[in-house]
Amino acid sequence: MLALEGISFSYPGLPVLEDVSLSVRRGEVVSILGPSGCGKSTLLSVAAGLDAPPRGRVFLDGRDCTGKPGGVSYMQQEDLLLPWRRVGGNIALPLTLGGMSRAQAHQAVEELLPAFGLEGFARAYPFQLSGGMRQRAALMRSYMASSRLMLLDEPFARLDALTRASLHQWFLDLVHRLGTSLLIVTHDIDEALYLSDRIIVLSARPARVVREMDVPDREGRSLHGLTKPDFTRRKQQLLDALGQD
Ligand SMILES: Nc1ncnc2c1ncn2[C@@H]1O[C@H](COP(=O)(O)OP(=O)(O)OP(=O)(O)O)[C@@H](O)[C@H]1O
Repeated sequence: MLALEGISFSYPGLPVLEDVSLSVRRGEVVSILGPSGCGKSTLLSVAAGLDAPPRGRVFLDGRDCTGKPGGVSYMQQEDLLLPWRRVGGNIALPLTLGGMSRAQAHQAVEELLPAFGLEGFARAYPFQLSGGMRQRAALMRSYMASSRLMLLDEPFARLDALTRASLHQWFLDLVHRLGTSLLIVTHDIDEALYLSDRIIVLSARPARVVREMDVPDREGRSLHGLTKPDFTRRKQQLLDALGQD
């Protein structure tokens, strides 16, 4: 569905990505792990078409989308809800900006609110929601922008550990039901192992792909699995790849 081929990218005087190739298949959840500042967010921005790399191409369903935004949804690290808009209005925003009537957009939002655990909260303001609910609303807004492929930059990083764990479980189930493809940037190895079908490890800047790991059986996962030997072995391998053993 998404293919990045041989992407290199620099900011003035700062090489950030070096010949990075990766793909996300239909319905697949792929996580990107890498040291702080290595270029993970830049890679998502290139994948979203917001930055055009001087070398390499981005393909979406086989079409060259390099430097062309709009084909996927992209939730950035600080992607907050607009505080002056109700939750329903925030979530409907990508639809109304795309030209849908307000009535139709709100109808579409109403229908999906239960799946995102937000039933009955369309008329609330963001400050009235818990942190976990706000994050679910932000995820739902991204889903409205593109239900096929979502690029998520550290989607759970701002949450406390307990909220994050419960959101992980919910998210795994939701992704399974909706069949969305996802490319997720995270710095949390447990999160990557818990949520993904495949994990891509990047080196320090300029980022190269240093390891790709398949993680089988996403659908049968539970939080108890996080202590199993299989999980611990993979975690050690990822730590080795990140050079943090
Ligand atoms: N617009 C920009 N102009 C110049 N340099 C930038 C810009 N955006 C990011 N950088 C630099 O590029 C490098 C990669 O940044 P990026 O945000 O992609 O890394 P990251 O791996 O997502 O970081 P983190 O783990 O801290 O979120 C960093 O050194 C950053 O300071």
